[in-house]
Amino acid sequence: MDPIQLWNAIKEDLRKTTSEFSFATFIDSLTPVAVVENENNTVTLQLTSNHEDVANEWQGDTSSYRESFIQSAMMATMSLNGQPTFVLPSVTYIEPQPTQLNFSSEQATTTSNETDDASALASNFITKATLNPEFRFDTFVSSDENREAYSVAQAVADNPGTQWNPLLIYGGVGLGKTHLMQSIGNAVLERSPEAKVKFITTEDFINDFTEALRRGPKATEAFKREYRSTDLLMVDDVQFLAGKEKIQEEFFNTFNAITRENNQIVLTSDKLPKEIPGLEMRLVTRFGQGYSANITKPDLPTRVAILRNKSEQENLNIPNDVIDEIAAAVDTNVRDLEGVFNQVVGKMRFSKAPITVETARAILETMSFKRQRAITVPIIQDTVATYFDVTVSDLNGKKRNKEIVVPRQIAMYLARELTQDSLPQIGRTFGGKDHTTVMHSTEKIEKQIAEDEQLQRQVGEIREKLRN
Ligand SMILES: Nc1ncnc2c1ncn2[C@@H]1O[C@H](COP(=O)(O)OP(=O)(O)OP(=O)(O)O)[C@@H](O)[C@H]1O
Repeated sequence: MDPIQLWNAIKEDLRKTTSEFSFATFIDSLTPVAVVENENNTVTLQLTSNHEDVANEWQGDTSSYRESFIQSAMMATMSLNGQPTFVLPSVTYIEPQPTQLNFSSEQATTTSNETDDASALASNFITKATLNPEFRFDTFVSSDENREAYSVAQAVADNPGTQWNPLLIYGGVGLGKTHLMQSIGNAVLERSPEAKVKFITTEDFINDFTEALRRGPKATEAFKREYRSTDLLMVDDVQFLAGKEKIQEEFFNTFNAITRENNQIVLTSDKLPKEIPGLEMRLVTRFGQGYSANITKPDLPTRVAILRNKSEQENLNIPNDVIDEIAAAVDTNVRDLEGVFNQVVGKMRFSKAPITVETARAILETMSFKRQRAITVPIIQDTVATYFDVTVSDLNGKKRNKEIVVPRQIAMYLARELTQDSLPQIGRTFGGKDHTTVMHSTEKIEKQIAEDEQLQRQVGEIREKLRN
């Protein structure tokens, strides 16, 4: 039985029976891994999700009632007596939140030593997220897009609390910021197992502090001791501090206490602190006082290298053409790349069939990834020439009449916008023109587009044609 087909049918039923919100949040982001036929005439549908939050939700205590929806839909659509199970996706690494113990102040006052008392209190409610052992420097593929961040992270791991403090790693979602940050933690712990290393998300920090305040002064004191006494504090996604004044104040104090002792702080964020609206200036300056390293989207060769590396590490024999197909289609971020890869591996494992480019394509389509056609200067020239009913030789030639000059300038403008080619490279492709001609044409169209609606529409239509 094809898991994709089965899941699509079930989804159609669930779309009618669940609210739009629940469908979008909990159902639509799931992907089928396999259908296992059991001995007792039941089937198990294995599902997974690349979204960490959704995955955590499905692993949590409240998931069973949602699972029963899927079970009913399996019965209704396919007359299948089935059991959905959730396959842990490889992106879910953070340990579930610790069980909240019932703390009472009477209990705490029975401990004599104040520090022990504070530690005992802290352990009752403070998040103990552990490091993912797979997030190490040797499992991280270093490339142009992350080399600076990789090198400075290694320097911090070698000499924490010295020069680069805090280290801030920033960039878009799923690009490896957490991986790199935790690599520092794992490296420090490997060298000094007794070091007090703490990794948390900003949300953990907020929750812990709010809970400490709710529990009263002793818990608040325990919170401060716990956080401020770390040798290495790693906080993920500090952009979520935005707009939370009281939390920012506590964070500021925690930050100062740790750096004053020459202990190390590592932060990640989706953007530079000065670009985070609602982040107080004193934090903006503190966060920027060490080193800020950017990670950007991986290009095609890096994506291929990441998948090859993963395939090797997991001893999988994924053919190169399959890897190339996935890498070419998934250009959003590494998390998505891994999501498709895991799906392919799941398919290979559960269907016990060798994986081919065709299977990979089918999976990519189900997951809404389409191989992007690379836009090159010749493709742009061809599209522009057809649009204006002129020839590519006209564009590359020397004719100065308006009917040719405008399409030529538009083609140069789009070549600048849609390709990585330099001005001289573009000039060469246009029949050996000088780079200043390309620059002049680009600037001219840029200026005119703002005033001329017809030109704006024409450029828009050509851009559309190129992207489809
Ligand atoms: N260069 C890389 N080499 C190997 N694996 C990578 C690389 N970059 C990212 N990954 C993998 O991609 C996944 C997503 O990375 P990570 O969680 O570190 O992203 P992030 O930037 O912290 O995302 P977010 O902003 O959503 O928290 C992880 O499984 C990570 O191991």
